[in-house]
Amino acid sequence: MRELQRQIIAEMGVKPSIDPAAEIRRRVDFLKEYLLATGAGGFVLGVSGGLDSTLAGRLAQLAVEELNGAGTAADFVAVRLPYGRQTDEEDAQRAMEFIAPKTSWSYNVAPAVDGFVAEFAATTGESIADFTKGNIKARARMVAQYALAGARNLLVIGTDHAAESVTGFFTKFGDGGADVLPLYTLDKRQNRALLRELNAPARLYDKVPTADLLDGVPGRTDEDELGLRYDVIDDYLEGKDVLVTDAQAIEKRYLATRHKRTVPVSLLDTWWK
Ligand SMILES: Nc1ncnc2c1ncn2[C@@H]1O[C@H](COP(=O)(O)OP(=O)(O)OC[C@H]2O[C@@H]([n+]3cccc(C(=O)O)c3)[C@H](O)[C@@H]2O)[C@@H](O)[C@H]1O
Ligand SMILES: Nc1ncnc2c1ncn2[C@@H]1O[C@H](COP(=O)(O)OP(=O)(O)OP(=O)(O)O)[C@@H](O)[C@H]1O
Ligand SMILES: [Mg+2]
Repeated sequence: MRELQRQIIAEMGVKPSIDPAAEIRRRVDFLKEYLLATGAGGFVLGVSGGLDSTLAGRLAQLAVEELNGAGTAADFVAVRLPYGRQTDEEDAQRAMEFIAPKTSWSYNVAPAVDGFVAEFAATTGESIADFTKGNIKARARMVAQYALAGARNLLVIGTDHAAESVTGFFTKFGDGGADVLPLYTLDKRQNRALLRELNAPARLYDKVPTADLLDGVPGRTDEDELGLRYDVIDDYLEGKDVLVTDAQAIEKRYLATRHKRTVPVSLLDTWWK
């Protein structure tokens, strides 16, 4: 195995193979234990209709149900955060049905995002690039989740996992801004395996991953943007041999996005040198 590959696998905590039922138990227990340790009143999570938030949402709901069953008050707020009307809204509704959250809300981020975009143009005299606007959508979702968390004493669940973390494929302080990460250490196919174990509809765990941040290309697939297939990223994270060009592409992304996986750089840091 490549030396950097070994280091990355250790940093991300990925196992070459998993027992899905045991991983579900471990993550539900983690959510329960952490909530009890903080004294917070529950969790909030944006549910997109994609597979990561479907899985994280179901784990959170199971944790809250178990806590409630043991006599501890706790809530789970699953929140739809569309930018206007999203093209795969039907999948988002199916995800909500599967998660069966204690509380569900819908919070349209379009007025906030459009306000930022209008002020950007007024400030700079330029119209914003679709890509930059996409990151505003992800950050507006973060702000909405923290507004709900602040109002209800909740913790914000993030869906970061090994295949997104290694590639830095998330918006810094957007979907990367969260309090607790129940999917951490899993690669993409392992996320899928947990959802299957939880008896999710196949349509939800077979769904093609999309950040869905662009006005111009709704539903653009992650793999198209990354130029890498998740199967290859997952193989790499499970310690398998992949094409040298693919390994180099993953490592290039890993090294270029280290700043996203740390607190902001100060003059005491040396990791970037
Ligand atoms: N070396 C460095 N040290 C410290 N900070 C550094 C830096 N380089 C850039 N930065 C900062 O980071 C910023 C760039 O990072 P960021 O704003 O995140 O932007 P960026 O990484 O360029 O874009 C986010 C990527 O994540 C993808 N994404 C986002 C959200 C969800 C999902 C999904 O899978 O669903 C995917 C999205 O499609 C896009 O490819 C720069 O503007 C700069 O402020
Ligand atoms: N339209 C949306 N409504 C609510 N939450 C959203 C929306 N888009 C993104 N999010 C939040 O941002 C997170 C990051 O998006 P990401 O696309 O990585 O995950 P996903 O959509 O759940 O799964 P997948 O990666 O398979 O598409 C989501 O897990 C979800 O919490
Ligand atoms: Mg998605």
